[in-house]
Amino acid sequence: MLASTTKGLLQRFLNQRSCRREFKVAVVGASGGIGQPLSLLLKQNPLVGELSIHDMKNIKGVQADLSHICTSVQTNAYEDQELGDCLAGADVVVVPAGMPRKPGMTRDQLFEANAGVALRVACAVSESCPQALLAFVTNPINSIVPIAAELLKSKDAYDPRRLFGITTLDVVRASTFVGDFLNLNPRKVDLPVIGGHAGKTILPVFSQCCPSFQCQLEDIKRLTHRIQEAGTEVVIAKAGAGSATLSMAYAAARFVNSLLRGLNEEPDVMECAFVGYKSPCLPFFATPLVLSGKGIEKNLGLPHLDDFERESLEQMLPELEKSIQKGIAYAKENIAAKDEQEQCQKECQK
Ligand SMILES: NC(=O)C1=CN([C@@H]2O[C@H](COP(=O)(O)OP(=O)(O)OC[C@H]3O[C@@H](n4cnc5c(N)ncnc54)[C@H](O)[C@@H]3O)[C@@H](O)[C@H]2O)C=CC1
Ligand SMILES: O=C([O-])CC(=O)C(=O)O
Repeated sequence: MLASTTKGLLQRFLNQRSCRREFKVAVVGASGGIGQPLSLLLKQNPLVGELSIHDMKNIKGVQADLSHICTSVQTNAYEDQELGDCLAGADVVVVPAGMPRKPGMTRDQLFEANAGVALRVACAVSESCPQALLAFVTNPINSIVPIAAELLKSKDAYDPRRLFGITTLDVVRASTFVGDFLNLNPRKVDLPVIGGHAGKTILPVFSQCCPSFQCQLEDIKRLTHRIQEAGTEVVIAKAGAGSATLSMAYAAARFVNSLLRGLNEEPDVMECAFVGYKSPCLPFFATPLVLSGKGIEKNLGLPHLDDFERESLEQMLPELEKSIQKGIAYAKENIAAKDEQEQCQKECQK
């Protein structure tokens, strides 16, 4: 009996292995504080066949270093002007490119520096791998994702099921802080975080915590505030040397792995992310999602909220909407300016 059960399990394991596909993952901004440890983690992922890395600087050194790690993942490096080659045929593109915060800055103050990254990468994706799942780490997430969506729309390449702003770090922090509070293994804590990725737009939904979280409202308020300000906690601790990198690399590697498991048609793969597919409340919103070969299989929508969470949601909406509209307005203006420039160049060539 035991032998036949073991044989069954072994057969299932072998079947799963033989069905497993290997995917091409591209990392844009791979020389950076997040990009390097993220690439290290992806180099160890059995669902990755090819890891294609790009940056504006130092990418050949990162490639030489990674290539000595004895896993079967093939790594290829691309310099600044080679973004299209890096992305060609990618299944997943993850983007930790862009400037991080310094103490005293808000994420929104990164807008001017990083908005162009969203346009550039989304444009290259529309040309080189329009079927890829595109996931941004770049801040401010609340504006960067709407910018990318507008650019993809302008290229007729927008599928809202395939565009994501990565908010996994908020979920990871929520599990960690609640695990500490309850003296539990944080891996056993499942707590959805919805909304956006800046200050009060980050809303952990304690009423849906698993295991259920019974405590004073004051504790919930304190933990909510800590999760909302955790990025700033790291920025202050790093004292000018950047923002979260290692925990973000961990979170992005987890999110990419979930995207790959979805592409591999594993059932019931779930993550929260900031998306524009069937989003509640606003055109873009972070909610729990079911992932599949299509990217988002299903948006699970707003979880049930208690009074405190409903009030917090209402308070965040104007700020989140403003950030979304800021991204959309920037994209429309810049895409129109570029179209005009291209039209002008064509006229001159006549
Ligand atoms: N979504 C989230 O939860 C989090 C987001 N972030 C954001 O991630 C971004 C990256 O942070 P770090 O890695 O610490 O910064 P970093 O400065 O260490 O690295 C950024 C890298 O991007 C590269 N880069 C810039 N523009 C590029 C372009 N157009 N194409 C290719 N590469 C480009 C730079 O050369 C650099 O190597 C920041 O915007 C930061 O705010 C950081 C932590 C958490
Ligand atoms: O706080 C920052 O600037 C980086 C970030 O988004 C985070 O750590 O959540």
